[in-house]
Amino acid sequence: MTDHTHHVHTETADAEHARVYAFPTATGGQAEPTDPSEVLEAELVDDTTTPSPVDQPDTPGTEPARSASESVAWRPVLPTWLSDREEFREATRWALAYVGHSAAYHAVRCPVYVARVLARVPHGSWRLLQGLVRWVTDAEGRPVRHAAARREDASEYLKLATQRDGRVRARSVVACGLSVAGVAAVLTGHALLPALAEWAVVATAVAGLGWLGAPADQPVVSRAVESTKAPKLTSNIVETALASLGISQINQALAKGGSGIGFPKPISRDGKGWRADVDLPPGATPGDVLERRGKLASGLRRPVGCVWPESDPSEHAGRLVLWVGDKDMRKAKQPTWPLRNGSAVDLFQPQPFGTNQRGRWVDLTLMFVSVAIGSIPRMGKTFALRELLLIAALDPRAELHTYDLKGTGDLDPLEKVTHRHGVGDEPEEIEAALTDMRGLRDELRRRARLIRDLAKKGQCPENKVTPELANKTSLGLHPIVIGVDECQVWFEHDQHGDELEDICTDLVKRGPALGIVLILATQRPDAKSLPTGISANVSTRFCLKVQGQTENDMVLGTSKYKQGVRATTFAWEDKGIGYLVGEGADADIVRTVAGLDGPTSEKIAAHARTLRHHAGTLSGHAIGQAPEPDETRRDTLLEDILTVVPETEKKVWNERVIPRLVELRPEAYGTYSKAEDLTAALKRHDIHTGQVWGTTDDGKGASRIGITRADIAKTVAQRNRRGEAS
Ligand SMILES: Nc1ncnc2c1ncn2[C@@H]1O[C@H](COP(=O)(O)OP(=O)(O)OP(=O)(O)O)[C@@H](O)[C@H]1O
Repeated sequence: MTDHTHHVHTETADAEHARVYAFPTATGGQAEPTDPSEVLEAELVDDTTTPSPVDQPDTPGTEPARSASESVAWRPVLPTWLSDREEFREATRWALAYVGHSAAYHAVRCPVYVARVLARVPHGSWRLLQGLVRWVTDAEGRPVRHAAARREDASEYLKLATQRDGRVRARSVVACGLSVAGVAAVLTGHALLPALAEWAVVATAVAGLGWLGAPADQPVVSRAVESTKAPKLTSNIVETALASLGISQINQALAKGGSGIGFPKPISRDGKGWRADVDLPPGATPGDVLERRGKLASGLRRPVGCVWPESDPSEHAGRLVLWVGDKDMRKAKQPTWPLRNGSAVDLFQPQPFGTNQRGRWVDLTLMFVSVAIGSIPRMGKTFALRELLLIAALDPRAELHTYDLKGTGDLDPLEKVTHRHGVGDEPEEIEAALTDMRGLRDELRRRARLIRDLAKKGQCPENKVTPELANKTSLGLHPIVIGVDECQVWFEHDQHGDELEDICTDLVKRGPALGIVLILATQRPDAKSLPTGISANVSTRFCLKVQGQTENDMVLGTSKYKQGVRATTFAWEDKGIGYLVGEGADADIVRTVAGLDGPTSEKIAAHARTLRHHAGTLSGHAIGQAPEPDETRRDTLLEDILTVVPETEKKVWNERVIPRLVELRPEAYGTYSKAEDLTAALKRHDIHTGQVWGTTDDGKGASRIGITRADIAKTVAQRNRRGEAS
């Protein structure tokens, strides 16, 4: 290192940011620094004779020591089709189907093959004879001899002619010998061999002659299986496709003299497709490519459903993983859903929810989660929700509450097993659902208290429901799964929207640990239909096609669009295909179980009913039990307050109202203990509490949270007027 360099390093050593880089101008020259200090600093680093201070020289030993375990990636000993049971089964099934199909195909066509062979025997015999004559007469040397004759090269011609005469003589002897041997073999064979063997020899000879007589483009045997092998993915194809996207950084990198695109791993087979890991040039992100999935597919000359670009956040922000399937994901045959036969499941264990692009099952554990499903209409939301509810139905312990607010009966197959069932958005349906949800919130509180008590006794170390606790019927901690299709109907309800939102937010936040799973599906994922308190707290998200970034992030979580998880890239035909994002897990592209329509769901639900019948867990709607009459009681909080607070009391503290309410209706207000409970309940009716002056029992004046009776009377009067008008 020169002194000068050393100087540069000392000048810059204490201030890393003092490095100045000369960027090219639009004209291709260097940008002119205008500030004198910039000139000085630019001089400090613009020394082409010295190594760039940015990159450290590759001196051995300066690299931080990396253990072998860090720098080595183990490649699997066995190929996936041998090590993965599902893939092995799939491969065996394919091989057997292939052999079976080919055998049947050729067996049926046998007579045609025989006729073809016989028809071609004369031509085959003629060809054989021709070949023999050409061999004996040394026909292959003829053009050379003719050329020598044309050149009038006497010595060369003489040499070739002599050679030919010798060959013809020798080959004639061999041919005669073979003919004699052939005739002798035929006669001996005829005398010695059994008739069957004779026929076999004749058939083989005839088949040989027929095969010889077949034109090259018309083989005797037709193909049983047309190979639809997808073209191999190569780096050239990937580069061409990426170059067609119109992304400037990629175009610059691929232009002459550009840095090119990096392929950190060889392009290889991955499941039923090819996988290419691509390092995009600086500045380009997988998101840019994802947005142009259609163009990328065009560049790769493949259907859009085969082309699945993804980001790889475990590497760096410029790493693109491009998976190109052999078949369109939406047309590819899905392996049989393991739960289709209706066997019992354990909700505490992962259950197959859908298949990924590679055709492998992606599991979902329903316990300890809350789920949001969103998409534009007709993409497969209801199918996804119904599938999850069917999975829940197959665990006989799980209590189901199913609400189909669209009212088309999509969840009716579950009627056989569900505890509470609601269809449509009529007022009485909403009232009944509200009562059920209030009951579930009370159940949530009961469970929280119970878990706290059990934890104190050391019986619940994780402070959440465990399979053991769920199995103890005396505790009543069995899984409760609530599925709501078109949940926006609840949250947008002018009268009960806020209360239902409060209850659902509570269930989404606290439910999972207490064994209560809420699954909400909506076709309009915006702040009103999927309130922020809920969308921010659900732990599992499934997003089928949506139109924009806002809806995408509303369902999948904040910043997911920026991170390249974009359900906007799905096509209209991608029914049932969506991004599945679990808690702390990477996003998976998943196709829900295809063919799980109404009748199939009915069959599975029937199995589930049998399981429940044996376990003795059929309850509520499934056995025709209507909710208890008091369960469907209308919310009469305001009227009840007017009853317990006489007109003479203009303003009164909450803590005074609560005991009177509890006394009036313990079943409805028994859970109110603090002033805030009444404040929250009144908020649902758009009535606010405030500081109220009053006197304590020992006669002292104090200001505490309380109500103004006139506010409540006014709201009740308005409500009554509205009721009369309607
Ligand atoms: N996994 C799948 N594979 C193939 N097709 C599917 C899949 N899932 C759903 N579909 C198809 O998508 C269509 C729409 O499904 P679904 O009724 O669930 O949509 P939706 O989003 O709930 O619609 P809406 O918003 O109108 O309620 C159905 O006709 C169904 O056959």
